[in-house]
Amino acid sequence: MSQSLILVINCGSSSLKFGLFPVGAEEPTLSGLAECLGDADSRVVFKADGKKSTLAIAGGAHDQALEAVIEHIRARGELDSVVAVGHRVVHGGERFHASALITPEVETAIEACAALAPLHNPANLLGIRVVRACLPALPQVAVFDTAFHQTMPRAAYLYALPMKLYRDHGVRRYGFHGTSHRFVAEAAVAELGLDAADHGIVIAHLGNGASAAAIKNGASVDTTMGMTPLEGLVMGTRSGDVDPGSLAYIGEKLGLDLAGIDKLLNKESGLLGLSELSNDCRTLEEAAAEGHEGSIVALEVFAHRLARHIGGLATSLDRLDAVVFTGGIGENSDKLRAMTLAKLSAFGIEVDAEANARCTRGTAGVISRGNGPKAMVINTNEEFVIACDTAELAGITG
Ligand SMILES: Nc1ncnc2c1ncn2[C@@H]1O[C@H](COP(=O)(O)OP(=O)(O)O)[C@@H](O)[C@H]1O
Ligand SMILES: CC(=O)OP(=O)(O)O
Ligand SMILES: [Mg+2]
Repeated sequence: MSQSLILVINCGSSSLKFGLFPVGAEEPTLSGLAECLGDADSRVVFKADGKKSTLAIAGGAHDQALEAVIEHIRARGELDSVVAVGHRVVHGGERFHASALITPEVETAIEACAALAPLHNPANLLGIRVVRACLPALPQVAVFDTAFHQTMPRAAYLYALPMKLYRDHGVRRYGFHGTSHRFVAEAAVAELGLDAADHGIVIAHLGNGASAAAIKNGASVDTTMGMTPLEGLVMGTRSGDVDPGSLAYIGEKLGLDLAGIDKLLNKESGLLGLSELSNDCRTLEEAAAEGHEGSIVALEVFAHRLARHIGGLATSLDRLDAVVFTGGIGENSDKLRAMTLAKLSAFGIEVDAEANARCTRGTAGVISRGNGPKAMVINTNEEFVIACDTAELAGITG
């Protein structure tokens, strides 16, 4: 019998990422990405053994992409080795404090949270349903972005809105990227030799979506994202924090209804909106180096907001041992890390410029010197966490 495999699925709002993990392995033997924009000539890009191949998907939506992924695994002769499927589910509300084996009751609960994450949960549910239709015998597990942040105290998770909104409608801060924050927090404690029961860390997960979290003794005690993944830091196309008082004014000036404002804040803002060029940090760094003013401003605002939030999050800790950068931008952009850390000198953090410049494209490690809090880069691995939780909850030992 060949080695048991766990299929990890991350159905995002407009893309599908997957990985096929031998039980216990940190890296997938097969992975891929599909843009699910619904146009006829979308592609799934597969990566195996360092080689890339692409496959057209008719219709280019999540369900076609996922069926194409399953067919591709079948064609490789590996489908019979897949023993369980793990899904990233973005919103688990207050119901889920940990990952869960998917039962009809759990699925109903995920559906109930869809109103809180309308861009993410419906795609996550579609993934679960397509897998059930194609592979009905396999156990499926949901790994929630929100679960790790359920340890936040009420002072951190409540908005100063009428309490009735929380009681009757679940309006509160939930936080996201918990799977990444959980993995990176454990790795930081191990790599820095911190006491598992006595530490304080701030993690900045900077990808297309971005959030920072304060971790005290292994638990999340505050984070920058809120009821939805829009609050907090500047992101690729999301605004992060905006004065709620400005929204009626913007709506009136631009003739936008609430759906229009939602689109403006989620899709047209952030690095893209500020730079008027791109949501991609690499493109902005190249343009900034050539003097493109919009890109320079976008990076400045990104670093300012990030440093300000890191400082704020530190107030939930007894002590700041480390600031950790992760995600595509956090792991690769020495420029944004340097710009951010330069604003945190009040905390006694001293950047080691050479070590910072070395950390890119897979190289990670400590990027500070001196006796102050450490700054460091850790490569996140959300898919590995999903594979581990899936194996555990499905009772698979390897
Ligand atoms: N070498 C690099 N330098 C600067 N930014 C980078 C580099 N490589 C990737 N990025 C940035 O990382 C971001 C994507 O992060 P990632 O974590 O992959 O996103 P997602 O949230 O989709 O998982 C993009 O803004 C991209 O430009
Ligand atoms: C919750 C969230 O923002 O996720 P992503 O970074 O994948 O968009
Ligand atoms: Mg990511």
